[in-house]
Amino acid sequence: MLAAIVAVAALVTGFAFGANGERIATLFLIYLCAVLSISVFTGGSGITSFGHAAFMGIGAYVSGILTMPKALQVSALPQLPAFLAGHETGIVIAVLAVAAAGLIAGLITGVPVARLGGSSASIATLALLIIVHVILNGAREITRGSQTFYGVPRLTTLLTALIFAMAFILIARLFRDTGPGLRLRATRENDVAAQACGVSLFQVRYAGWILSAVLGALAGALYGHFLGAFSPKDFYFDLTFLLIAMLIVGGMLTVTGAIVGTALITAVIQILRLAEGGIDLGFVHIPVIFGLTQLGLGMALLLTIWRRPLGIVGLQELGPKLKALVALAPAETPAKPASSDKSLTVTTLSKRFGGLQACDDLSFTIARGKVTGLIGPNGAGKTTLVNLICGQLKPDRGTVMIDGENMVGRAPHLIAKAGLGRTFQAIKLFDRMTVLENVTVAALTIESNLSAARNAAETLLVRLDLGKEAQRLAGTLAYGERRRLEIARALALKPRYLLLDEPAAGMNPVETEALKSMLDRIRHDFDLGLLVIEHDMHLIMRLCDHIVVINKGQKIAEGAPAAIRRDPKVIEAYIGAAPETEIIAPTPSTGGVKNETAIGIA
Ligand SMILES: Nc1ncnc2c1ncn2[C@@H]1O[C@H](COP(=O)(O)OP(=O)(O)OP(=O)(O)O)[C@@H](O)[C@H]1O
Repeated sequence: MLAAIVAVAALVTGFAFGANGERIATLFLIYLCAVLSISVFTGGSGITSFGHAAFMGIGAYVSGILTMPKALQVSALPQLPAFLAGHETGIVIAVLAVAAAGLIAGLITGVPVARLGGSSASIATLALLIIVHVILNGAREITRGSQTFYGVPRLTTLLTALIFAMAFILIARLFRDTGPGLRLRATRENDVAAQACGVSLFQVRYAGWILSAVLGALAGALYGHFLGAFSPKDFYFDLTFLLIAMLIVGGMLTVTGAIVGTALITAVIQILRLAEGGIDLGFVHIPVIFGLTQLGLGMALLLTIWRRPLGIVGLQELGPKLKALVALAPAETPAKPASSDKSLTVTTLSKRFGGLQACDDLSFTIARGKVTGLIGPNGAGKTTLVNLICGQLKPDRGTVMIDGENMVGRAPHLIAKAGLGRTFQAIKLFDRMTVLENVTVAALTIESNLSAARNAAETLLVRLDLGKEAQRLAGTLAYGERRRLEIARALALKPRYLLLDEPAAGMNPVETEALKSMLDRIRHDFDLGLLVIEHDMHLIMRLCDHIVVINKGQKIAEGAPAAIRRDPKVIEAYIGAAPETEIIAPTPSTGGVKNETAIGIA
């Protein structure tokens, strides 16, 4: 549908408004290809790329050199190296060479970009733009340096641009809604949660970057064959600014946004360019205003960021959702070791933050099929411990064995793949993705294709009473539903162990009761070991088979709930005084009898 709208709009403009209309329509389609090439990476990862004009430059020059007529080459590029001189290839070979050049450029430049992430990655893309600009200027024998590179056959017609634009829309949509794109979008929403779902930040960013580099180079070739003559400055800041403005104004999160932004800014530019030269309307004369186009672009950008940070389109994607497509990069199913040891065992795990020993020689076991509770007063080190087990933090010493395999030193996404699911104290969902997509991201880690992952996710949502919410954005869910979705997402990993960090935090008693029933069901239905961190003693005492208590980073007790309730060290840690000091817990079981203290549960 998107492609059809673009095609009709471009063809109508192209044929109804003469040569100028055709030029504008062609330019719009070329810009659209360029914006989509950025959107594949930037829209997916949330990392703004300022470097794609560089890929376009590479594409334009590669195709220009290869397709330049031999006769012109002699005068335009007299110093061309021998291996390039005297060759004139057809456009098909040139396009393949452009794609290869984009691939190589993407492979090389993607390493720092994918490793860095965030604003550091954006700055790296800016460095890329500058480096390529300097190279294009410096390689005079091949590019004519800062002089105009001419003699490039003007092969880009309205029709060729349209064919490319259609292909780009299809690729961008396919990428967005299939495995790699879904996982990349998850990293944009929350990189820590994405890793906990088994997503390798580096791999998905790298894949997205390489694809976008290839598309960028192809868009550049298209642009080069439209211009016929260009110089390095045509692929520098002005073009970067223009493309980024198109992406941001339309909305970088969707393909629809890229299309709307490109169309709008192309139209605005044409109008501003007309006005820039001065307009005489008879009754009023608008004088020449230099830089009006750039000024207009800047204003559009500012207004959008201020009034609509997600762009005009926001999160709305036009057209059908691409379902049941085979994932482009199926995740390999983790080989679960055939071990007789079915437990998650933590041994002498320690972590110090500066002068604070957050975890001190902690050792305990989470057994499969059992619910283990981890309790302790505020600041005891519970979350730090979970982060150490999940690989989010590196321990100073100690081991974390999952069914006999040591996890220490492994990246969080690999530990997730090895069978460890988790939720977070402060809920971390992929808010701008649907409920179904949230769970599918995790299911993709263990299922072989997108279809299977989607089916597994749907089944899980139904089991956790979220079936009806599947197509809602996760950010719009109520609090209790958000907690449930986080658990559903963790279960999609088919974990052998599931760590829940304060699942009842912020819940009212009714919601907590529902949570308890759900956890009972999970423990019954799934063959996993549960570790539940909670401050709600009422819940913990009824839910757990075994409880580990830590205070100031050290384990102070462990055992069955009944024993823990009356453990003097536990009571002291919670109440802050020794039980001998006649503290009476107001519970029916103790009835307020001195020295029969228990921490407050019924
Ligand atoms: N990244 C960090 N850098 C420095 N100190 C930290 C860091 N993370 C945690 N701490 C400190 O380590 C101690 C243990 O914190 P942690 O969050 O693990 O406790 P907790 O038992 O989960 O507390 P709560 O029940 O309040 O969530 C606290 O004193 C905390 O301030």
